[in-house]
Amino acid sequence: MDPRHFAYAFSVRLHDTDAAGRLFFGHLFRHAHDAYEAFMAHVGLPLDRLIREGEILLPLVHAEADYHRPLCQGDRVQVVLAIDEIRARSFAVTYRFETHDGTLAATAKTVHLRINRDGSPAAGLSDEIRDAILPYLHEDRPQ
Ligand SMILES: CC(C)(COP(=O)(O)OP(=O)(O)OC[C@H]1O[C@@H](n2cnc3c(N)ncnc32)[C@H](O)[C@@H]1OP(=O)(O)O)[C@@H](O)C(=O)NCCC(=O)NCCSC(=O)c1cc(O)c2ccccc2c1O
Repeated sequence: MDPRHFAYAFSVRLHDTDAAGRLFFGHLFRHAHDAYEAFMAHVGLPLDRLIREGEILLPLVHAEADYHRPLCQGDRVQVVLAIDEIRARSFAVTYRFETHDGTLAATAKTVHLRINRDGSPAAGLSDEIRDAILPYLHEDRPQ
């Protein structure tokens, strides 16, 4: 595993699937955000603390996904997460959803903007955020 990647594993549950037996498209974002939460905790920025303290709020301003192969109940999935871009006050995260045999099932990307308590965009990301995510900046997108 590339040290600039963070891995998160989950199994597709029955309630993740639609009437056709596939992971419903919207649920991909739930799993992407679960991976993101685990990543943020791993780099010392657990979302529960950020939200409780209220100083660092990072809502999503963009989310996208591509679906290459169906994921079905019981599939073991590894989400490979990397930081795609760090801007003045936002950063982009990419996610690669792989099955146990390495098949690429889906990719996703989210953009997180730092905002102030009043909801306005912050002047910039803090050094704490920048230092925590910089080791995972990967210019070759995992897609
Ligand atoms: C967030 C907003 C208040 C920003 O509004 P505003 O119009 O003032 O923004 P700007 O146009 O000036 O852009 C600022 C900045 O953002 C970049 N940006 C904006 N849109 C996009 C986009 N679609 N794609 C990419 N980038 C975008 C823009 O380029 C600028 O960046 P620069 O680097 O160039 O300066 C307003 O947009 C707003 O309120 N939006 C709604 C947000 C929302 O409701 N999101 C969905 C739910 S939030 C959520 O899921 C969530 C997840 C978390 O993980 C959290 C973690 C911690 C706390 C809270 C979380 C959270 O709420």
